[in-house]
Amino acid sequence: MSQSINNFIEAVAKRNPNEPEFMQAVKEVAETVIPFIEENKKYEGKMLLERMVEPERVIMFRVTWIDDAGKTQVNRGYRIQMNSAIGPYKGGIRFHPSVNLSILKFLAFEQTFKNSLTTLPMGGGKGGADFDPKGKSDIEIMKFCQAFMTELSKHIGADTDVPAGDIGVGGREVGYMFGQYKRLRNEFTGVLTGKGISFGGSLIRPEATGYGDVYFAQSMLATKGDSFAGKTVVVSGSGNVAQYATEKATQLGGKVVTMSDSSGYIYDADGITAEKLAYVMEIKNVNYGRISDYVTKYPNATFVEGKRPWEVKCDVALPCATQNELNEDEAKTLVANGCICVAEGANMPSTPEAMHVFQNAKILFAPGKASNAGGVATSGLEMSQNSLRLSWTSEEVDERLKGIMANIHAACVKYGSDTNGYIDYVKGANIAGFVKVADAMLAQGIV
Ligand SMILES: NC(=O)C1=CN([C@@H]2O[C@H](COP(=O)(O)OP(=O)(O)OC[C@H]3O[C@@H](n4cnc5c(N)ncnc54)[C@H](O)[C@@H]3O)[C@@H](O)[C@H]2O)C=CC1
Ligand SMILES: O=C(O)CCC(=O)C(=O)O
Repeated sequence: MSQSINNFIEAVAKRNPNEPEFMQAVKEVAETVIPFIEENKKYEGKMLLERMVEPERVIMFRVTWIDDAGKTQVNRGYRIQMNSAIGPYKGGIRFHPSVNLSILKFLAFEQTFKNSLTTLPMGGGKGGADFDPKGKSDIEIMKFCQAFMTELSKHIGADTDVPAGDIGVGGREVGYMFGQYKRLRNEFTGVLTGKGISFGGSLIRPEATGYGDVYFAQSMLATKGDSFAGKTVVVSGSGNVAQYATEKATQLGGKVVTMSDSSGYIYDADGITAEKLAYVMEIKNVNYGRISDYVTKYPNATFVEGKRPWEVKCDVALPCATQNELNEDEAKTLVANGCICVAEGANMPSTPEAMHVFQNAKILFAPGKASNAGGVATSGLEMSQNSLRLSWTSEEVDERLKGIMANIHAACVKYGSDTNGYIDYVKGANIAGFVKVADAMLAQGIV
């Protein structure tokens, strides 16, 4: 690593102690973007990356609410307003007990580059709370969402900052937060995306991240003259992204054999068909249950407790659960088992060591900021529809999503191809994402 990269990382680490996930994301970007800055005088000496790693604003707040037993509960809420150079802050809200400043800053930093890649006018943001939705009643979820929005509403707006869902926040939670915002502000605006269809949501937004991930993988496979047809696919997670990645990979002729949650994974050698996926959706979206329930209905499948699915032989891997869920040894196993393509549906699911294994093996590897950008891109389309007070059809939104994913792929190829034809999608995504934000920052002066 060059001295300038080392110096940069050391300075950021000193300023942000105890933030390992944030530093992991910063390091990955610095390693590819600093050499690009040094080769392009227009960007040199302008402190652009130094400014990008410093959030424009961090909001931390107390969230108090009363549970079903009448006991007062206290949580911590956050919103990271990372970068608004190219549009209003935009990014999801995560409710999970692991949520802390480091995780949300890494997500907001990644989001800035990802949103830039979509080519839509959206800056980077992320938020959440250390609230654990597991085991909570519907009323408790509503009370928490209302308490959270009571404070958050002071800092967001349709032209300022537009949150959406992430882990632990789906259509139900977005609906409760939207209702509370409307009550407090007495305005019906597109302040959140991922809304229900009856109150300004966009068709295809629920599907968009998973579908987009598979469209991106399809473009990657096409560079080798290949496709999903007949491929064995391993998916991790069983939430929003995993469900629709499974659906689209199956529709394109792949056979998805695993899904998982934090308790373990299910392996179904016959493939998770549309009918079986409908049962996963019932387990996860209606009953808020565990993936192990799958084997009670489909006993030919097995549940492997406490393990992740990367030991299962596959052609394509789609990590769709959470950060750092795929380590170096697991990456080696995937490569040794013949995996040819990894497209991240989650944010930063591969550790840096795992990423290097994929890159050294020269298999197709896409970082989440490129391959999972379909979700936020479709949120951008929801914002456009809200502004126009129009609703587009599923076909229209899906076509736009496909076009956006193809353009992101092309941008990665443009900035990530080496002289031997190998496409470094990490480098490509980081540089392409950087350029648009950097140009806007340069044009707007030192602000
Ligand atoms: N929902 C969206 O539109 C987008 C989501 N993402 C990312 O995709 C990933 C999944 O998010 P969603 O599907 O929306 O969330 P979700 O809440 O619907 O599902 C999360 C899934 O991850 C699993 N999970 C969570 N923590 C885990 C752990 N420690 N070990 C194993 N599994 C774990 C859960 O069991 C669940 O299956 C996250 O990294 C998120 O940031 C990225 C882009 C957009
Ligand atoms: O749709 C959005 O605004 C947020 C999506 C998101 O959180 C992500 O891309 O990680």
